[in-house]
Amino acid sequence: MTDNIQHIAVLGGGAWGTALAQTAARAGRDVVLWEHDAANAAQLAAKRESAYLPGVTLDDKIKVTHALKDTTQAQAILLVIPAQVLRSVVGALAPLIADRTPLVACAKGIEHGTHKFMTEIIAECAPKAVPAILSGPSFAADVARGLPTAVTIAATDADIAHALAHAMNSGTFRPYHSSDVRGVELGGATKNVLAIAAGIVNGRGLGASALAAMTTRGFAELVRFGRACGAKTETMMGLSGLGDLILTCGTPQSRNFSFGVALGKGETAATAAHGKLAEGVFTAPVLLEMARERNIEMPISEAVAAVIAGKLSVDAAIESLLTRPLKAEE
Ligand SMILES: NC(=O)C1=CN([C@@H]2O[C@H](COP(=O)(O)OP(=O)(O)OC[C@H]3O[C@@H](n4cnc5c(N)ncnc54)[C@H](OP(=O)(O)O)[C@@H]3O)[C@@H](O)[C@H]2O)C=CC1
Ligand SMILES: O=C(CO)COP(=O)(O)O
Repeated sequence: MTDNIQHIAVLGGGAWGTALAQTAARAGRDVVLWEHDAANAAQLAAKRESAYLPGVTLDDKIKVTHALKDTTQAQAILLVIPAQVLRSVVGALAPLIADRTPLVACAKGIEHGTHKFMTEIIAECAPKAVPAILSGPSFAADVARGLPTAVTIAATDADIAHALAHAMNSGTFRPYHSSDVRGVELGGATKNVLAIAAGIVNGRGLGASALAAMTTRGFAELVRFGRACGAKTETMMGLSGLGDLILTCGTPQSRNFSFGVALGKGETAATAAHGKLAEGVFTAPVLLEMARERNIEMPISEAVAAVIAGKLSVDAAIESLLTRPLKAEE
């Protein structure tokens, strides 16, 4: 079934869902795009434009729907909704899909309370499906406009990862394939927290040298955490780890970076997202809990979580990082 994936469903009519639907259509696939909110689905169908991605007109071939049952015949289903709602959507989808349907998580996060990664939630809620993950340095606006982008698609079954990469390849959108599922999903989730830290450095006006130090030491945290969770080092050095970290630690186009900039300029966590989804805000406390459970030092992520929780001011967080005991670089 997965040798030739022609029919793709995308769940989520936000910025990334719209961009991935456009990409799949550009790759020549039959695409159905599901949006859970009835009014937003109706507006998406009528205007052919997502409120989250203004200026991008949906390809005529994309069918927009509000009915989950319209998506269940697809040969692969992309889950492009916030990490914290993935469980509810997969739970509703599970009884409706054929066995062995690839369910591809495109969210970057870790679930609160359970500490589960996206593919673990899929495996739990849809045990007959094949969990997969798509992640890497890719802003929705760039991808939707057909600017060159490379991502990684991972599934435990290498043939399925390969088939998914082939199905989504549109010339300008180049998916690499991998079987290191944990490495790919962990990189995407963790970098969001580090992008907030980078934004704080920028917003506080600490300079380019400090930004480079923060990004590099952030990467060291990502690798430490990844190794403890079974991720391969080469995956973390790849698109979904280092690649995405470089992208989102360097530009206000990233919502996580922008959130950090606003914190650095003195806004509180309650307003700094400016109504946009910054997944790192949700991931930071979970990451901290998981690091503590595993006895891993993640001082930057810890500082971000403390600032978001209102337990530490930005200046106190920076001071706490600078005054840590000197140690060997590792
Ligand atoms: N934007 C980007 O450049 C990239 C984003 N990602 C990741 O993709 C994920 C989605 O991000 P993005 O599309 O940008 O976010 P947006 O905020 O643009 O869109 C989120 C979408 O999820 C929908 N949604 C919200 N709650 C629910 C729910 N309970 N059930 C079903 N659908 C729901 C929203 O619907 P509505 O608003 O109508 O309620 C909306 O369609 C995130 O994890 C993000 O990290 C990954 C790579 C790039
Ligand atoms: O993950 C992304 C790009 O790879 C999008 O980043 P933001 O969610 O920070 O906008």
